Amino acid sequence: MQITNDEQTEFIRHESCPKCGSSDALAVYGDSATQEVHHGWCFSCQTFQKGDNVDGSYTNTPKRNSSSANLLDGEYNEIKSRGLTEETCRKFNYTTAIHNGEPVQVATYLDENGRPVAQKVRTKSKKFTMLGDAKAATLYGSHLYKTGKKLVICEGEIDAMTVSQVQGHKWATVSLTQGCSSAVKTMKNNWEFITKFEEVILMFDMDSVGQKAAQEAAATLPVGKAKIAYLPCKDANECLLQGKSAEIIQAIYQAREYRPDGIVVATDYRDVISEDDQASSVTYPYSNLNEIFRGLRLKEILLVAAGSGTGKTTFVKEIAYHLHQQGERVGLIMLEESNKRSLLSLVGTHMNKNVLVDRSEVTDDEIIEAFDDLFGEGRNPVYLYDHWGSSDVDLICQRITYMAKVLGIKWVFLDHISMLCTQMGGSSGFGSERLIIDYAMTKLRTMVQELDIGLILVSHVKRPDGNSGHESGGQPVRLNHLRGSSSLGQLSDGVIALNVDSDEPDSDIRHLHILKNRFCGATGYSGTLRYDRDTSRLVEEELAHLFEQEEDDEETEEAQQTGDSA
Ligand SMILES: Nc1ncnc2c1ncn2[C@@H]1O[C@H](COP(=O)(O)OP(=O)(O)OP(=O)(O)O)[C@@H](O)[C@H]1O
Repeated sequence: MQITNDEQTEFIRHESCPKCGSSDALAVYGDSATQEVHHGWCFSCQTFQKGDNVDGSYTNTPKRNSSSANLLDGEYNEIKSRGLTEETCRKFNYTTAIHNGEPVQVATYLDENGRPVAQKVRTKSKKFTMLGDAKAATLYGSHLYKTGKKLVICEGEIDAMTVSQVQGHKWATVSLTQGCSSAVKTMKNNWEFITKFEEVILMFDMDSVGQKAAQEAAATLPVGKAKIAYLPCKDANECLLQGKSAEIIQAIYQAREYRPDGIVVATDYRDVISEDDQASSVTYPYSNLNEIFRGLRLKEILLVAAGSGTGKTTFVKEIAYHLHQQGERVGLIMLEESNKRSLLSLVGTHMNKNVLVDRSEVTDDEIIEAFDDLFGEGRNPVYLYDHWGSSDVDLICQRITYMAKVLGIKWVFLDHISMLCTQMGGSSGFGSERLIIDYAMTKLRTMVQELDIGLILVSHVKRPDGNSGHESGGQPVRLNHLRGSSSLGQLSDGVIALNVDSDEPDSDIRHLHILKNRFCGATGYSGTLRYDRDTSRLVEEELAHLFEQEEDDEETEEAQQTGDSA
């Protein structure tokens, strides 16, 4: 227990301050019997001054507040540096005193019976000491109120006094006893008092620690009673000092009802309800898909499935190229081919030449030129993941997060999920491919939402029973053919299958079938594509006809010109 009433050092008079010029803010401390001055403390400019600095006439009588011999005696003063009036300090029992030879501010805490039991002592350098019986202390300022409509709870005493002062001491305002680190405990200890109020507004500091504590404290209260206030500055006192008293009051009235994580009320959506976030300006390279899906959307997973070697990679690279041409940020995670091959095929797409297969018609310089035209300086960059043959779900998820958060990528292509999960294999601890895929899909699903990206995912299909597989067009791909787990279909927003033409299994024709369409439900046949072996492009059959027509027209024109000139 600390006995702090030092007979030798007590308040003896007020004087004018030689530092700031205040007429009477300098409290002089020393030996009252001999009038020997030890030191002074200016409550205006908040400076400590040595004994030989202070001199003058007695101007004021010290105002003592403590009834307990174990607690500090202090005096009520305006605290200019905090914008707090003497009236506010007096109301809240907030005094200034000398403790261990140092000027301090003292918040006196009362017990349930209104007796002063503890004091929080604050030095100029913001060191805090608790004197007396802290366990018996009730919320700071709670002795002033019994019940009411609103109760504002702040993190600290100065904020509580601030909030009370700016609203003319209208609404009950108190503070936690030991700051936000023990907010939940303090709430529980003062439960009876707190719950007597109709609504409880938690106005904690706006930093992450304060906001987390506000959520936790709110969760201790009966449903519907807690509200959380949001301030434009770090805390209420900073608002006051920045001339934002009105904003503090506004924050009381606009405090939001606390709801546990994930529970929202319809009215929260009023401001965004009219936004049409279904329509996307980012398109597929294929008109039928645009019509049915109305473009590609962020926060969605699009799954592409087809039989082995039937053009899944070619199809998604067409989409990637098309997005890149629209100025969209694209990231490629192509686990089955090297990055050089992925890039060369994009360059080929750009050149309309099958450079992966036939280099006879293009020079190295032309390839470099096309490369620079696509990815050179000032062009929209494309990022790829150099997997070095090793990858697992967690690693890929980390890379996707980096792509989205740091590189600003909006569209991630992952080819293919089966490879990713096979690579995890026995070392994963999951025991089966299905469980690995379930884990991967759940993670990816959460990620696209949180990172606000679109994920274009490739999946293999399982061999159907019987002889004729998907590769020969014997069976169109169905949702239950997705290889590994039903979560592939369940957790995707859209599923597109590329089916081989059953009448002409060896042709380059592929029919698109939408197997799942969370956007509007429309499924089924959605267009025909044809692979052009010369250009390596996968084009819509109608457009393919047009290209053929154009080529025919050009040839006719050329022939005519040759004829004319001859
Ligand atoms: N519609 C098509 N008709 C004929 N060949 C195609 C067609 N689409 C792509 N190809 C060619 O077939 C080969 C395999 O294509 P791709 O890699 O895109 O298939 P995939 O389904 O991704 O293969 P995998 O099952 O091995 O992952 C490539 O050489 C590609 O150029």
